[in-house]
Amino acid sequence: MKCSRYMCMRLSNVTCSCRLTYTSAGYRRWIGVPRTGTVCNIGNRILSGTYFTSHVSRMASKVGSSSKNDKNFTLNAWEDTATLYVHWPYCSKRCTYCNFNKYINNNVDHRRMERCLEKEIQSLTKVSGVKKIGSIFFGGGTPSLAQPQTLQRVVETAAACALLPGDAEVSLEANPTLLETKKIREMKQAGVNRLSVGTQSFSHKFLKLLGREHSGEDAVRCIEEAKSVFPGKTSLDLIFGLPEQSISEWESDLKQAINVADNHISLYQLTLERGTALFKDIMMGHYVMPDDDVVAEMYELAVQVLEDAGFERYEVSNFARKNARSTHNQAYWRGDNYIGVGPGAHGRFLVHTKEGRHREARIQTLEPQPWMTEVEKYGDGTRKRVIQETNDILEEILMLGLRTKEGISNVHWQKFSNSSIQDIFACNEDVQDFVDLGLLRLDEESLCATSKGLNVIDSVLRVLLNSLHHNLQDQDSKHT
Ligand SMILES: C[S@@+](CC[C@H](N)C(=O)[O-])C[C@H]1O[C@@H](n2cnc3c(N)ncnc32)[C@H](O)[C@@H]1O
Ligand SMILES: C[S@@+](CC[C@H](N)C(=O)[O-])C[C@H]1O[C@@H](n2cnc3c(N)ncnc32)[C@H](O)[C@@H]1O
Ligand code: SF4
Repeated sequence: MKCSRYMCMRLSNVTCSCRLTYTSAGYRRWIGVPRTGTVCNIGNRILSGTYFTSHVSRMASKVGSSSKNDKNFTLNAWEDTATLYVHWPYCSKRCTYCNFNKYINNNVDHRRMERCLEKEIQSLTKVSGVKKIGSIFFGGGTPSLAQPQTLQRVVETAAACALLPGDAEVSLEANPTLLETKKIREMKQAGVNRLSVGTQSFSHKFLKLLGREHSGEDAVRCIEEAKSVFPGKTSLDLIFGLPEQSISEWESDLKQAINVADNHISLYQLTLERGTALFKDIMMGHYVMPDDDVVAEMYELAVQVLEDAGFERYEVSNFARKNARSTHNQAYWRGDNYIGVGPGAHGRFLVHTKEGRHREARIQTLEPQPWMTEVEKYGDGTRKRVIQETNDILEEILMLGLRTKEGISNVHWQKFSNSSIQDIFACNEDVQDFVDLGLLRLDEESLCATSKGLNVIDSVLRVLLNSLHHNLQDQDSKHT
């Protein structure tokens, strides 16, 4: 059960063999192209513009071709709306298990970071033509180490570049140290209205093993403070499947979480990341990981305990009650557009070209120093840009959407595809098997996992992604 915290980055499997640098405006560095064909001939066709014509017209007909001066532009048009993700890359200490994009720097140039975040928001909202920002998410790294003035500058910049509704969710992830707990009220003044507390565990033994800087008591204090400042809008992250963790120890963490939680809890199964201190410890035999059945039992126990406490599992890793679902994360899972700013931020949004618009998957330069230099020089620190074929988008929609309670609606699917969800999956033997096993439900309206299906969604997705990929390739070959 891998949590959905890793955006499925199609970028990683782009098979570009060369790094093309463009001199024409807008293409400054490497731009990847989808897997098919050699880069060079597609690269040249991109330069000559022929490639876009065929590709963009197909996309435009699917996603809507409103351009900036489109008369019937409406504020809520899908292609003109995006969420904003802001990556704060600094942490005060390296946890033993984490390989997210973070750097330990106790001498951060806050003003320079602030100016660069502001500039990159301005550049990317311009290049995307986004007219409405649906939500803002400060992630990291440890965004609670950013100064409130920086947070405020980011929110103001977003509001100056696009319409930011007054009730837009502005989330920030906070580590529950004493220092950061004291800043929660200032974060609210800066414009934050939802806080995700990186609790992980309440047990001293596991917080020490994870290399966390806070205690279980600190976490409780932080959550209580957050609930008083952001009532109904406080989330907490818990991690399970830890080395040497027993089911009863996990149950104790769950029960402590429910005693103190507000209305949202995220559960992440520990992913053992190569290159982390914990990975080395496990390889050296200092600790033993729990086996898969125990981890599966931990997850199913958590679903039961949280549902008994009134939480609804609305995504594999995310539980909410009283409608406290995360707006920002749901946008990811629907395959909506999002602009990512800051070192290592990922983005998916439509880019204007002379022929109309195409959708790109982007990653910003990982390292803070080079990222700031690039932003100061070019306006943004985009390091990777891949034009997303319709098939790439459909695979992402399947990958992320099927992890949600509602699954994928046919209406949403047909925003991107001529074929209905039924056309694609009704005659698919694997889907039929999963339906017969009570793991999936498929009808005219949607394809979704049952509660039982969500418990084993990784295995279901592996099979479905494979068959979708082949089905789309067959369709493509029929059309060419
Ligand atoms: C990347 S951290 C950023 C927020 C904040 N710095 C914190 O530590 O809570 C966000 C979440 O990612 C999760 N995470 C990080 N590394 C992970 C791993 N190897 N396996 C599972 N979850 C992980 C943690 O549970 C954490 O709450
Ligand atoms: C693991 S999720 C935790 C969300 C949290 N449980 C909540 O409900 O608000 C957040 C982490 O995922 C990563 N992340 C999310 N969106 C991202 C994006 N667009 N680009 C890069 N990293 C992203 C960041 O490391 C961020 O700290
Ligand atoms: S888990 Fe959070 S605090 Fe720990 S290293 Fe990763 S980003 Fe930093």
